[in-house]
Amino acid sequence: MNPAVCLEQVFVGYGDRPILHDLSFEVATGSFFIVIGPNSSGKTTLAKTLAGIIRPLGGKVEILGRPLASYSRKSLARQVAVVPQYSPIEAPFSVTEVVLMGRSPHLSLAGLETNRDLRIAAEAMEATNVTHLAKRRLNQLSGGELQRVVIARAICQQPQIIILDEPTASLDLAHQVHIMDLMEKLKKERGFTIIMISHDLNLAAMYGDTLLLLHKGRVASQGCPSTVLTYEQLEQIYGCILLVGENPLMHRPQVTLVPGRFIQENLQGVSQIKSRNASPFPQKIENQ
Ligand SMILES: Nc1ncnc2c1ncn2[C@@H]1O[C@H](COP(=O)(O)OP(=O)(O)OP(=O)(O)O)[C@@H](O)[C@H]1O
Repeated sequence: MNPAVCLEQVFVGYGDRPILHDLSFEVATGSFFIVIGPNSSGKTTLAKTLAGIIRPLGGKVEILGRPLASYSRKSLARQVAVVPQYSPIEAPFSVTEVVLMGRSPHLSLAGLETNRDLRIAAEAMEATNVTHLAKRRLNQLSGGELQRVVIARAICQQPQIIILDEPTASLDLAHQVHIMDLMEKLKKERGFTIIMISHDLNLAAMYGDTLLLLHKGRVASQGCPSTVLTYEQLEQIYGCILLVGENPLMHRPQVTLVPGRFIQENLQGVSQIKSRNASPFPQKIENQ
């Protein structure tokens, strides 16, 4: 089976300023692939490249075994749906109208929605818990509601690949786990490939099959959560002290921030953290 996404020696920039350097990696079809990395490391630039919004300066990008450049805008939209980091809220459309826009790559030239399109939109709204907002205008929604509507539109598009740029950033805890579970379900039941950008290393650890750690526009590490989320690697790249233990619910890493106050007041505590971190993963961290 072709990988969902394949990059070979890809360079991307704005104007002549390169941002992504020599990226080569594959995203397995049907996997949950999560891109992490500090601010400005190039995560959104990568998402825009995969979505066909930015053209690479060099290298090869393939989507489902075909060069990205060979797709028309409409044919790419049948395969790839994008949930951007920021969505315009001034649009005068209702929630239902916005979700139905997800059907546009599938409509005939006449552009008329069928009962099937309406049913798919209703299911997507149900799945993202926005049915009760159906008649509201976008500018009458909270940040979290808007985010769920944009996710509903992506699901309504029925793509092979969904790219989400920090989809949980404005969601409360219940909606975070709901959206992550929904993506996992779409992966398992419909074979979707999920590519997600996230700053939440613990969500990435719990849901990601593969993580890609970007640093200054280059791949710093790639692999399963326990390969990528080591304290040595994370401290070096993020530039702060971290406690990396084991999630008590599952055999995956759990990253805890260490407040500056703790470091200042308790230098011995820092060396304790270091010795705990240095233990081979996975090892249970005992409460004090
Ligand atoms: N349209 C643009 N024109 C010029 N430079 C840009 C543009 N968009 C982003 N950049 C620059 O590209 C670099 C990478 O930005 P990008 O948004 O891809 O990073 P990111 O990893 O998604 O960051 P964050 O975690 O802060 O959202 C940054 O230095 C940013 O200033």
